[in-house]
Amino acid sequence: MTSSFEMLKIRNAGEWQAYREHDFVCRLGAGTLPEEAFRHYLKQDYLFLVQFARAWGLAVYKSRDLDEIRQGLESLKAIVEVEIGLHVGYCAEWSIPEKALADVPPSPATLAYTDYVLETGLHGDLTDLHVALAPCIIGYGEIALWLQAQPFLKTDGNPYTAWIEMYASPDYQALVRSEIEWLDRRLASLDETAISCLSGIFGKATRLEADFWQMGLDLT
Ligand SMILES: Cc1ncc(C[n+]2csc(CCO)c2C)c(N)n1
Repeated sequence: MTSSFEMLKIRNAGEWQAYREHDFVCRLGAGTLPEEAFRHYLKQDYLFLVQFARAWGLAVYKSRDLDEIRQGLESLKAIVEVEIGLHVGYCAEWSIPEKALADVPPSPATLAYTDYVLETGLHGDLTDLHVALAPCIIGYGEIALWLQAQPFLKTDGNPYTAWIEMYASPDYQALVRSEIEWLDRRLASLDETAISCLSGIFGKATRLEADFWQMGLDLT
Protein backbone atom coordinates (compact mmCIF):
# COMPACT_ATOMS: atom_id res chain seq x y z
CA MET A 1 0.00 0.00 0.00
CA THR A 2 1.20 3.51 -0.75
CA SER A 3 2.04 5.15 2.55
CA SER A 4 0.61 8.54 3.46
CA PHE A 5 4.01 10.16 3.24
CA GLU A 6 4.56 8.56 -0.17
CA MET A 7 1.34 10.27 -1.29
CA LEU A 8 2.82 13.69 -0.46
CA LYS A 9 5.77 12.84 -2.71
CA ILE A 10 3.51 11.60 -5.51
CA ARG A 11 1.40 14.77 -5.35
CA ASN A 12 4.58 16.82 -5.64
CA ALA A 13 6.48 14.50 -7.98
CA GLY A 14 7.90 17.25 -10.21
CA GLU A 15 9.16 19.34 -7.28
CA TRP A 16 10.59 16.27 -5.55
CA GLN A 17 12.51 15.15 -8.63
CA ALA A 18 13.84 18.69 -9.26
CA TYR A 19 15.14 18.73 -5.66
CA ARG A 20 16.55 15.20 -5.57
CA GLU A 21 18.19 15.37 -8.98
CA HIS A 22 19.32 18.99 -8.91
CA ASP A 23 22.50 19.87 -10.77
CA PHE A 24 24.23 20.62 -7.43
CA VAL A 25 23.41 17.07 -6.29
CA CYS A 26 24.54 15.45 -9.55
CA ARG A 27 27.82 17.35 -9.49
CA LEU A 28 28.40 16.28 -5.88
CA GLY A 29 28.01 12.68 -7.00
CA ALA A 30 30.21 13.09 -10.05
CA GLY A 31 32.81 14.99 -8.01
CA THR A 32 32.63 17.95 -10.43
CA LEU A 33 31.03 20.52 -8.11
CA PRO A 34 33.36 23.55 -7.79
CA GLU A 35 34.76 23.56 -4.26
CA GLU A 36 33.85 27.24 -3.94
CA ALA A 37 30.18 26.33 -4.48
CA PHE A 38 30.38 23.65 -1.77
CA ARG A 39 32.06 26.07 0.66
CA HIS A 40 29.36 28.64 0.04
CA TYR A 41 26.73 25.95 0.63
CA LEU A 42 28.44 24.81 3.86
CA LYS A 43 28.48 28.34 5.27
CA GLN A 44 24.81 28.90 4.50
CA ASP A 45 24.01 25.46 5.84
CA TYR A 46 25.48 26.46 9.20
CA LEU A 47 22.91 29.29 9.35
CA PHE A 48 20.23 26.85 8.22
CA LEU A 49 21.09 24.41 11.03
CA VAL A 50 20.85 27.14 13.67
CA GLN A 51 17.33 27.97 12.46
CA PHE A 52 16.55 24.26 12.23
CA ALA A 53 17.36 24.05 15.96
CA ARG A 54 14.83 26.84 16.61
CA ALA A 55 12.27 24.84 14.61
CA TRP A 56 12.71 21.90 17.03
CA GLY A 57 12.29 24.36 19.90
CA LEU A 58 9.01 25.36 18.28
CA ALA A 59 8.09 21.66 17.96
CA VAL A 60 8.49 21.36 21.74
CA TYR A 61 6.16 24.33 22.21
CA LYS A 62 3.61 22.93 19.73
CA SER A 63 3.55 19.53 21.47
CA ARG A 64 0.25 18.30 22.86
CA ASP A 65 1.59 15.90 25.49
CA LEU A 66 4.74 14.94 27.36
CA ASP A 67 5.71 12.24 24.84
CA GLU A 68 5.72 14.80 22.04
CA ILE A 69 7.70 17.23 24.21
CA ARG A 70 10.29 14.50 24.87
CA GLN A 71 10.57 13.71 21.17
CA GLY A 72 11.02 17.38 20.21
CA LEU A 73 13.54 17.82 23.01
CA GLU A 74 15.59 14.81 21.79
CA SER A 75 15.75 16.33 18.30
CA LEU A 76 16.62 19.75 19.72
CA LYS A 77 19.40 18.25 21.85
CA ALA A 78 20.74 16.23 18.90
CA ILE A 79 21.02 19.27 16.65
CA VAL A 80 22.42 21.62 19.32
CA GLU A 81 24.76 19.24 21.12
CA VAL A 82 25.91 17.00 18.25
CA GLU A 83 24.98 17.94 14.69
CA ILE A 84 25.95 21.63 14.68
CA GLY A 85 29.29 20.68 16.29
CA LEU A 86 29.88 18.07 13.57
CA HIS A 87 29.05 20.65 10.93
CA VAL A 88 31.51 23.14 12.45
CA GLY A 89 34.20 20.43 12.45
CA TYR A 90 33.38 19.54 8.85
CA CYS A 91 33.57 23.22 7.83
CA ALA A 92 37.03 23.42 9.46
CA GLU A 93 38.16 20.51 7.25
CA TRP A 94 37.01 22.62 4.30
CA SER A 95 39.12 25.55 5.60
CA ILE A 96 36.16 27.50 6.97
CA PRO A 97 37.03 28.49 10.57
CA GLU A 98 34.25 28.67 13.17
CA LYS A 99 34.84 32.40 13.62
CA ALA A 100 34.05 32.99 9.95
CA LEU A 101 30.72 31.14 10.26
CA ALA A 102 29.33 33.60 12.78
CA ASP A 103 29.87 36.53 10.39
CA VAL A 104 28.18 35.00 7.33
CA PRO A 105 25.17 37.03 6.15
CA PRO A 106 22.21 34.81 5.25
CA SER A 107 21.49 34.43 1.53
CA PRO A 108 17.97 35.21 0.28
CA ALA A 109 17.41 31.47 -0.34
CA THR A 110 18.43 30.64 3.25
CA LEU A 111 16.13 33.29 4.69
CA ALA A 112 13.25 32.25 2.44
CA TYR A 113 13.51 28.63 3.52
CA THR A 114 14.05 29.08 7.25
CA ASP A 115 11.39 31.81 7.46
CA TYR A 116 8.91 29.54 5.70
CA VAL A 117 9.53 26.60 8.04
CA LEU A 118 9.30 28.71 11.19
CA GLU A 119 6.25 30.61 9.93
CA THR A 120 4.48 27.37 9.01
CA GLY A 121 5.15 25.92 12.44
CA LEU A 122 4.18 29.12 14.20
CA HIS A 123 0.79 29.39 12.52
CA GLY A 124 0.09 25.69 12.19
CA ASP A 125 0.25 22.61 14.39
CA LEU A 126 2.97 20.02 15.00
CA THR A 127 2.03 18.07 11.86
CA ASP A 128 2.36 21.19 9.69
CA LEU A 129 5.81 21.80 11.16
CA HIS A 130 6.97 18.19 10.59
CA VAL A 131 5.71 18.29 6.99
CA ALA A 132 7.64 21.54 6.41
CA LEU A 133 10.78 19.80 7.78
CA ALA A 134 10.23 16.53 5.88
CA PRO A 135 12.00 17.49 2.62
CA CYS A 136 15.05 18.34 4.73
CA ILE A 137 15.13 15.28 6.97
CA ILE A 138 13.83 12.67 4.53
CA GLY A 139 15.10 14.27 1.32
CA TYR A 140 18.80 14.17 2.24
CA GLY A 141 18.57 10.46 3.07
CA GLU A 142 16.88 9.72 -0.24
CA ILE A 143 19.33 11.90 -2.19
CA ALA A 144 22.34 10.04 -0.75
CA LEU A 145 20.89 6.63 -1.68
CA TRP A 146 19.82 7.92 -5.11
CA LEU A 147 23.35 9.18 -5.77
CA GLN A 148 24.88 5.88 -4.73
CA ALA A 149 22.72 4.13 -7.35
CA GLN A 150 23.76 6.44 -10.23
CA PRO A 151 26.21 5.30 -12.93
CA PHE A 152 27.93 8.71 -12.84
CA LEU A 153 28.80 8.38 -9.11
CA LYS A 154 32.51 8.79 -8.48
CA THR A 155 33.77 7.54 -5.13
CA ASP A 156 37.57 7.40 -5.42
CA GLY A 157 39.08 10.84 -5.22
CA ASN A 158 35.69 12.54 -4.94
CA PRO A 159 35.95 15.23 -2.22
CA TYR A 160 32.21 14.84 -1.54
CA THR A 161 32.19 11.10 -0.80
CA ALA A 162 32.19 11.61 2.99
CA TRP A 163 29.15 13.89 2.70
CA ILE A 164 27.23 11.31 0.65
CA GLU A 165 28.22 8.46 2.96
CA MET A 166 27.11 10.37 6.05
CA TYR A 167 23.52 10.63 4.75
CA ALA A 168 23.55 7.09 3.32
CA SER A 169 24.74 5.65 6.67
CA PRO A 170 22.53 3.18 8.56
CA ASP A 171 22.25 5.64 11.47
CA TYR A 172 20.93 8.41 9.27
CA GLN A 173 18.65 6.06 7.32
CA ALA A 174 17.12 4.90 10.64
CA LEU A 175 16.31 8.53 11.48
CA VAL A 176 14.66 8.92 8.07
CA ARG A 177 12.54 5.81 8.63
CA SER A 178 11.38 6.98 12.05
CA GLU A 179 10.34 10.37 10.60
CA ILE A 180 8.41 8.64 7.79
CA GLU A 181 6.66 6.41 10.35
CA TRP A 182 5.77 9.44 12.48
CA LEU A 183 4.29 11.21 9.45
CA ASP A 184 2.42 8.11 8.28
CA ARG A 185 0.76 7.77 11.70
CA ARG A 186 -0.26 11.46 11.71
CA LEU A 187 -1.45 11.62 8.12
CA ALA A 188 -3.46 8.38 8.27
CA SER A 189 -6.32 9.97 10.25
CA LEU A 190 -6.64 13.15 8.17
CA ASP A 191 -9.27 13.92 5.51
CA GLU A 192 -8.63 15.09 1.96
CA THR A 193 -8.91 18.80 2.83
CA ALA A 194 -6.20 18.53 5.48
CA ILE A 195 -3.97 16.34 3.27
CA SER A 196 -4.30 18.77 0.39
CA CYS A 197 -3.19 21.63 2.65
CA LEU A 198 -0.21 19.59 3.91
CA SER A 199 0.67 18.67 0.34
CA GLY A 200 0.94 22.40 -0.39
CA ILE A 201 3.33 22.85 2.54
CA PHE A 202 5.41 19.86 1.43
CA GLY A 203 5.59 21.14 -2.17
CA LYS A 204 6.65 24.62 -1.10
CA ALA A 205 9.34 23.35 1.31
CA THR A 206 10.63 21.02 -1.41
CA ARG A 207 10.92 23.95 -3.88
CA LEU A 208 12.78 25.96 -1.23
CA GLU A 209 15.24 23.05 -0.77
CA ALA A 210 15.90 23.06 -4.55
CA ASP A 211 16.44 26.84 -4.36
CA PHE A 212 18.96 26.19 -1.58
CA TRP A 213 20.97 23.93 -3.94
CA GLN A 214 20.74 26.61 -6.64
CA MET A 215 22.04 29.22 -4.20
CA GLY A 216 25.13 27.01 -3.76
CA LEU A 217 25.72 26.86 -7.51
CA ASP A 218 25.11 30.57 -8.05
CA LEU A 219 27.24 31.62 -5.03
CA THR A 220 24.46 34.09 -4.24
C1 LIG B 1 19.33 23.00 3.48
C2 LIG B 1 19.48 21.71 4.18
N1 LIG B 1 18.49 20.81 4.12
C3 LIG B 1 18.63 19.65 4.76
C4 LIG B 1 19.74 19.36 5.48
C5 LIG B 1 19.91 18.08 6.18
N2 LIG B 1 19.67 18.17 7.57
C6 LIG B 1 19.75 19.25 8.31
S1 LIG B 1 19.28 18.93 9.90
C7 LIG B 1 18.93 17.38 9.53
C8 LIG B 1 18.30 16.40 10.44
C9 LIG B 1 19.11 15.96 11.50
O1 LIG B 1 18.41 16.21 12.68
C10 LIG B 1 19.22 17.13 8.24
C11 LIG B 1 19.07 15.87 7.58
C12 LIG B 1 20.76 20.30 5.52
N3 LIG B 1 21.89 20.07 6.21
N4 LIG B 1 20.60 21.47 4.86
